[in-house]
Amino acid sequence: MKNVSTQQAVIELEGISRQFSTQDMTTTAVSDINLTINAGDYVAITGPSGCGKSTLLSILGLMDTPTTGTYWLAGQEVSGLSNNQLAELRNREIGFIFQSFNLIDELSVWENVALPLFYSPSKGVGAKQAALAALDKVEMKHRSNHFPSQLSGGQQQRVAIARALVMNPSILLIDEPTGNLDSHNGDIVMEMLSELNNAGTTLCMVTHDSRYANKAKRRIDLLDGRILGSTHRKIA
Ligand SMILES: Nc1ncnc2c1ncn2[C@@H]1O[C@H](COP(=O)(O)OP(=O)(O)OP(=O)(O)O)[C@@H](O)[C@H]1O
Repeated sequence: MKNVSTQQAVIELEGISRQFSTQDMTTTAVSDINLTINAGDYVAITGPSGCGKSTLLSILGLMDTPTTGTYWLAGQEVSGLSNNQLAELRNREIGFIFQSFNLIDELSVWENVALPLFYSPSKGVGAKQAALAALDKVEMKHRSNHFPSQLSGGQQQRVAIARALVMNPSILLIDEPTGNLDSHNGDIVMEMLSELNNAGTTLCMVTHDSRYANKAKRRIDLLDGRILGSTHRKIA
């Protein structure tokens, strides 16, 4: 574990690089990334196609391993952990939200949200109550017995956000949350994310959309795999 001075850091990256090598070519997807995300932060990682956003998010989500550098998640240095330990850490600390909502059509809204709890140590005890509480946070409790096909795209994404929240993770990693939504529903989902952050949820979002990146408290601009700059949003 890291020392106490970094207690508030949910994510810390030091000198993270990721290269992809084939026999005759090496591509550097991200290079020398240093980044700290503290509890309560709302960070947007943005930049043009191919700048390394997905690679960085995969590393943050423990789905890919950096070639060099050190990553601490919730104070735990992740290199050297077994696949089982990584899965356990991921389930405990991270909630994922993707562009596609990935809801299961055959399950009701609350069952979709409750599903991660059946794979957790609690084995589903208290799952319905927890699912309804998470749905309440995204103003979808009134649709708990509906099925995904009966919801709008924006509502489905809000259910997916509730599913990401239900395990009470340290951070939500969000990949292009409005990619499958029209601008009206996209705006509603972005508003919901801001409200969750105002209520204390830590967010890290990847988006190529500058307008949405500017909704975050801190915007990290990537170019050619490197951090070009970091901007803090001025709070009016
Ligand atoms: N598995 C891989 N093998 C080789 N090169 C890869 C691999 N994955 C990514 N890259 C390269 O790394 C760079 C960064 O890719 P990445 O997908 O992270 O960018 P991105 O910013 O997410 O792009 P987009 O917005 O288009 O999804 C690109 O040049 C890409 O071609």
